Formats: sequence, C-alpha cells, structure tokens
Amino acid sequence: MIIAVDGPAASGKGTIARALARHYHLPHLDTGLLYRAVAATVLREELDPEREADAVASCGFDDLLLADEYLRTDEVGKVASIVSAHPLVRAALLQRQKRFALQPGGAILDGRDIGTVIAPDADAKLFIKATPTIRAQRRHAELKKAGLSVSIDKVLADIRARDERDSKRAAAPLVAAPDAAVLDTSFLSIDSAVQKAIQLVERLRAAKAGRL
Ligand SMILES: Nc1ncnc2c1ncn2[C@@H]1O[C@H](COP(=O)(O)OP(=O)(O)O)[C@@H](O)[C@H]1O
Ligand SMILES: Nc1ccn([C@@H]2O[C@H](COP(=O)(O)OP(=O)(O)O)[C@@H](O)[C@H]2O)c(=O)n1
Repeated sequence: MIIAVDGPAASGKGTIARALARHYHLPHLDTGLLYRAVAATVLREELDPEREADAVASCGFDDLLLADEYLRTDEVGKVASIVSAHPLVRAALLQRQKRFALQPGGAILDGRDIGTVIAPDADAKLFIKATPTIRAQRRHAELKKAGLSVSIDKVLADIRARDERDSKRAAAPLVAAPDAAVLDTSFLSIDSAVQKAIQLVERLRAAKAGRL
C-alpha cells in the first residue's frame, strides 16, 4: 500500500505520516528533508538559492546530512522553499522519491507533491491542514524546545511566506490532489488526528479497492 501525505508547514503531516508508518508497518520518507538538505548545502557553500544552477549543484549531498539537526531550522526551511521552486531541482530528486514509493510492500511519503506528482496512483492520499496561527504556535514550540530562540511573529511571517511561495510556484505547487481526503488538525490532539487519519486511509483504500 502506498500512502501519500501532503500539506503545508507544521500542519502535522510528518507526525501523522510517522504514526501511519508504525500502524501499517511501512517505511516512511520525509521528502521535505531532501529539499532541506539541498538548502543546507547551498547555505554551507555560500551559493545563491535563487539561481537554479547553484541549487542543482547542491543536489548531490551526502545522505549523512539528512540526520543533521541543522536541517530542522527555520532558516533552512525558508531556503528549502526557494530551491524547491526550481524545476531542475525537483527533477534531480524525483527518481529517488518515486523509487521509494514503488518499493515492494509499499511506503508512506510526506511532502507537498506526493499525491499529485510522486505517487499519483497512491492507495490513499491525505492532505493535512491547520490554520496559519496554530501552525506557527506548533512550530514555535518545537523550535523553542530545540533551544532555538525566535519570536512567534517571525515564525508566523515565515510560514505565510512559505505557504505563498509553495502554492504559487509553477513546478509541482502545494495543492490537494482531487482524490485526497482533507484533514484539518487545527483543533485535534495528536492522538485524535492520527485516529482520524487511520479511519480516512481505511475508507480511501476500501473505496479504491471497490473501484478496481
Ligand atoms: N494535532 C496536533 N496538535 C498539536 N500539536 C501537533 C499536532 N500535530 C503535530 N503537532 C506538533 O506540531 C509540530 C509540527 O508537526 P509536524 O508533524 O512536524 O508538521 P509538518 O510535518 O507538517 O511540518 C510538532 O512539534 C508536532 O509535535
Ligand atoms: N515534497 C516536497 C517537500 C518539501 N518541499 C519544499 O521543502 C520545504 C521544506 O519542507 P518540509 O516538509 O521539511 O517543511 P515543514 O512542512 O516540515 O515545515 C517546503 O516549504 C517546500 O518548499 C517541496 O517542495 N516538496
């Protein structure tokens, strides 16, 4: 079974995708980390994220970088959203994600374009959302816990800017697939959001199996 989980920053998609991976015993890929690794490489090499050639030159990162806590920072998230708008960067990361999705036994991937581009034939597609204010509160608490000091106003402004850039770009914009189930986690606890996600996956896969 392939499960696609998409949504904007701090909507809870990673939390839900990890819980679904445990529930269904499936491997999980956080695709945002790939774009964050490109961004971290651009920053380290002091390249220009707006220049497609600079961003593409940063796509051959070492996988060890994916575990680096620096990737979780707001600065890297912002630059990830700049480099991810370049079609050649998306092309450079495409096959790796498709291979992961199509591995025997299935997989769960979370990101922005999983249901639309990476796994358009996924058995279940979820689009996770929450209000910008609630997402900013969650991300702020997360950054604070990690010892990073940043004001909630800045986190909210960054989230809004990232939403705008990710939704308006021409290449694989952030948008719910027409056959995705939308889950608003704004007023749900993590446990309730995960339970709802499992119910939705069961409903979607049953509906898909019925159609075949
Ligand atoms: N339903 C929820 N209620 C409260 N906090 C949540 C909820 N879902 C996720 N979180 C918290 O919000 C933060 C961002 O969640 P995460 O799953 O990493 O979001 P995303 O992957 O969409 O960026 C994490 O600290 C996570 O524990
Ligand atoms: N499948 C994906 C995943 C992430 N991204 C980009 O990478 C950035 C960082 O993604 P992320 O999932 O790590 O960010 P959060 O939602 O965790 O804040 C996003 O803002 C997108 O611009 C993308 O374009 N496509």
